[in-house]
Amino acid sequence: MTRPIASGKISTAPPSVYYLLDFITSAEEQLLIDKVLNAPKPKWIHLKNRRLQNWGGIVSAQGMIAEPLPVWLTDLFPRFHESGVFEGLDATHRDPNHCLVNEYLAGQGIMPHKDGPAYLPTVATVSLSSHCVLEFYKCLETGESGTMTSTVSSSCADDVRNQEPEFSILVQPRSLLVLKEDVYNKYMHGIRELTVDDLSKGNIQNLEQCLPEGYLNQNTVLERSTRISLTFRIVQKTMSSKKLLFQKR
Ligand SMILES: O=C(O)CCC(=O)C(=O)O
Ligand SMILES: [Fe+2]
Repeated sequence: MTRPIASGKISTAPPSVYYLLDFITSAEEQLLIDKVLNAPKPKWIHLKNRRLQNWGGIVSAQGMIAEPLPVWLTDLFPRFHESGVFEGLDATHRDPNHCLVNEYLAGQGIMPHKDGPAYLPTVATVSLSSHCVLEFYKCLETGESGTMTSTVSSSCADDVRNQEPEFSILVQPRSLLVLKEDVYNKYMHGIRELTVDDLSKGNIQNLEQCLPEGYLNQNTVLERSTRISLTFRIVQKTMSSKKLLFQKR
């Protein structure tokens, strides 16, 4: 069944946020978790409040030395095509060329940040194992303000850290969250370091989309467990390793 991302629009959130429930099956989820957890040990980068894996290459200001994504990740591409996730961005890029895997233990999160100009302004995140609440803050920065993932622009992050988010999205396991255009460019997003989420807080906009059976409501408090997220993006500037060798000479 084709589900265009437009069917995942959230009526009370900015128009460039899309949320699709059950984008993958439980069996697919388990396979992806196994692949992430069985990746070679050196693939993990340990940060203070999460660990991550880069697939497709390491993104830097000079560009990314592109490596092909593994099949267990590209297997999701037909589904991205069906839903039109990366459509209309740039004729030369039809598919994502980078996937960042983040693993958060309960109580871990990510500081408010923008993903920045290294990527085309569409980010698609598949979530595994646990839910989280992604919070959005309008950022007053002007100009070319984006920062790259995990190198948070501290002035802006400091500004927003103590503010209430403008809106939040409950992100459930097996869902797809897509951020485009204005939400990509003008808002920061982050995940608070909490072990439980009280759904009455934080101005969550997609509870109706999450809860077709209505078993969760605003009084619900959800306990977090370990969450793995797969964040797919298109890095604009790429280089082959041959070109890099040539530059170094
Ligand atoms: O884990 C997530 O859903 C968000 C990750 C994120 O914002 C990032 O890696 O840039
Ligand atoms: Fe991000």
